[in-house]
Amino acid sequence: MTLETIDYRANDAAEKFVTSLRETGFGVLTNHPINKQLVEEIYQEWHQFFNSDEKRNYLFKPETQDGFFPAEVSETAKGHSVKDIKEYFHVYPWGRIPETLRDNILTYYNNANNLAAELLEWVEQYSPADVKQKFSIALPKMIENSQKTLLRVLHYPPMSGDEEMGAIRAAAHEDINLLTVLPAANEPGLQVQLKDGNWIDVPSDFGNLIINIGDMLQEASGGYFPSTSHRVINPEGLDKTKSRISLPLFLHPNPEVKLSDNYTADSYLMERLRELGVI
Ligand SMILES: O=C(O)CCC(=O)C(=O)O
Ligand SMILES: [Fe+2]
Repeated sequence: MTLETIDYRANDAAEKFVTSLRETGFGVLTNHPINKQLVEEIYQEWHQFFNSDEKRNYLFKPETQDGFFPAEVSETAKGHSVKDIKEYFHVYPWGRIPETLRDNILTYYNNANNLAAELLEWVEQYSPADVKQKFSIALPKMIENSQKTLLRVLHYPPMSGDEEMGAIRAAAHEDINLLTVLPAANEPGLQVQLKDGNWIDVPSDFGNLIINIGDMLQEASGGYFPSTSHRVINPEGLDKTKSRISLPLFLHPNPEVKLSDNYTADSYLMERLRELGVI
């Protein structure tokens, strides 16, 4: 089984996309409106930023969670004991952003958010009636003007050979948020776990846009849309010497949005962050 790549401009794109999300937790789009040139520039300029000491001036603030997260404090996925081999920067429009990187990254943030609202409309449109009626408000409305939506610029450094035993670039995990929008990275490695337990590569040709379901949409849909495990495996051979940059946009509803009988977006997020030990 492979993940099918869906042409965003095809007549049946919305239906195919939502079927793919329902079956695998992932949908991969080509021919979409996100500008490749912009993504390419962002990869290049942030690669330089991660290779400079300037990043240390932006050390993340624990209270607000914006800024640079060095490899030493990087995440340990839920249920794992070894840290991921990565460093990253959390971009929020209200947060600190290096001045020279600001315009491009905020343009991307806005464009990706606009597309995400449309994709959430697709999800809603092709949800069965009993699922649709679980949504407390329309899905695109949940993320409208949300201050919580987070753009993470990730840098997976070249492999040094001194990595901790068993460490990989990103250990298997599920995303916490509603939906994640991710342009294919500049290097391969992203895999998703299918229902049968097998891991397959997510088609990561440069220019593909990868969308995956997070736990919040799983919760809000009563499990109809699955938040599936994914990971980033380590490179082999010559690729070991290369950095990998990726750019997931984690769509977070406004805090007061009711996800289910049990949770608002805020109470859900707090519970998960507490579990992760980051708050
Ligand atoms: O780097 C990638 O391709 C995926 C990253 C990811 O899954 C995450 O940060 O949640
Ligand atoms: Fe993820």
